[in-house]
Amino acid sequence: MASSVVRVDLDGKPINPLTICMIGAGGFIGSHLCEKILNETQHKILALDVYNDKIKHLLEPDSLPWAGRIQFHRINIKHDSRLEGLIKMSDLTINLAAICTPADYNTRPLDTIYSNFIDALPVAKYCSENGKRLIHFSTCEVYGKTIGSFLPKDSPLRQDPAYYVLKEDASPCIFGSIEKQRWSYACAKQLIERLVYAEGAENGLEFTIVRPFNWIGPRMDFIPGVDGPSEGVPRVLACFSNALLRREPLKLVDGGESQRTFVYIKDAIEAVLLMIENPSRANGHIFNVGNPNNEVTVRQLAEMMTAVYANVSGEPALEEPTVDVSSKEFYGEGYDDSDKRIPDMTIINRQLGWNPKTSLWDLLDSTLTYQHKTYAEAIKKVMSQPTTS
Ligand SMILES: NC(=O)c1ccc[n+]([C@@H]2O[C@H](COP(=O)([O-])OP(=O)(O)OC[C@H]3O[C@@H](n4cnc5c(N)ncnc54)[C@H](O)[C@@H]3O)[C@@H](O)[C@H]2O)c1
Ligand SMILES: O=c1ccn([C@@H]2O[C@H](COP(=O)(O)OP(=O)(O)O[C@H]3OC[C@@H](O)[C@H](O)[C@H]3O)[C@@H](O)[C@H]2O)c(=O)[nH]1
Repeated sequence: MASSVVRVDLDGKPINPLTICMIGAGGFIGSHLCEKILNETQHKILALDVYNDKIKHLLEPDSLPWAGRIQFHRINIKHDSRLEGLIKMSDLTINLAAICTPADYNTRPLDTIYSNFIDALPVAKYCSENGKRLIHFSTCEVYGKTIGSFLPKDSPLRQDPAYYVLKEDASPCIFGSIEKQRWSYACAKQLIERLVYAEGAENGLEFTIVRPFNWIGPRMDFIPGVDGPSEGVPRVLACFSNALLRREPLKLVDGGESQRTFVYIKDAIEAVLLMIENPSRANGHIFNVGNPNNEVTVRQLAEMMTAVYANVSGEPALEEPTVDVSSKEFYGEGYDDSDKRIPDMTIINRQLGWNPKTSLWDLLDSTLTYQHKTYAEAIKKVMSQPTTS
């Protein structure tokens, strides 16, 4: 529960309670951020989203300790005249709203570009015109591919961090050709970053840009056929969780060779709270937020999740726990991939003193325990129903 002790920032100054307009508050990151703010601070949240299932437990009943500090507004920011008023009422706007599942980037590129660029434009504009601070959520995908991926496979330079570590103020953004529509998302996010940055440079907008590197944990995405469409393709954590719950092999796209670093959502949210409460250290910066120590190939992730889930569920793993699929079969035409994603942590360390804590094994253990508790029974029910054809 929020303590009555006065909170101080990293420079020892008292933090005044803020009103925060959080757009996309009903999503995975938003739900964890709302929980953290309500539990540990006195800030108020105007929570905007088209859905509120993931924050229902925070909204009802009125007797909750934070009653009155969170207000849900069911708003689609594409077309709702209330948006500007809500931004004006707040000290800070945090924009999380986006289409951000890779299965959509090449199959719904227009929706992806509109959601990540066009719909985010008025938010930046209203903040700038009304002198309000903005924390905008971008992505590690703006880096695209590493420079090293263009070197010959046996080049020793591939081992040199200069060719793969991703630095906010130095690394280039390297995307595939236009036919590779996978990059529609990364490109739209890059352009809105540039616009927010330019609003800062030309009109004095106080902004912070966050580049999350594969944040994972409970409430991420949906389990197809249980709390999302049966044909839907969520991000890898939910795809693999779904297969484990159904005792089906985990699908490895193009051999599962791509590498990712995964950070526990609860570690990452600590970084966001530091940005919220330390504007003088966070304004004008772009921050990588990830865990460089948790790097695996997607194949290794599948193996680790299989081992962790066997512990959690008490059921032995399948004899053949994975199966290879081509990206064309899995995502369709126009898919492409980031080869490797290691965040450089210099800037976030220097400005906010933040470091991730949780190992990949530990974060998978708590996340898969949650998945098992939340979905195992529901999956059994769904699987016992006769299929209609
Ligand atoms: N989770 C990650 O690892 C990750 C990585 C990189 C970037 N990001 C970025 O962080 C942000 C949040 O990601 P998330 O993982 O919580 O995704 P999410 O899909 O769980 O949350 C996004 C929320 O935005 C809402 N939303 C979308 N369009 C809207 C609109 N027009 N009006 C109102 N609400 C709308 C959705 O309903 C959803 O609840 C996104 O901008 C995403 O690009 C996330
Ligand atoms: O079932 C699956 C799902 C995914 N994958 C692979 O697993 C890797 C990770 O896939 P994810 O779905 O988590 O998405 P990505 O890491 O590629 O992109 C994500 O990165 C950061 C955010 O901006 C977005 O949330 C999303 O674009 C990819 O290489 C993908 O091809 C599988 O091999 N099998």
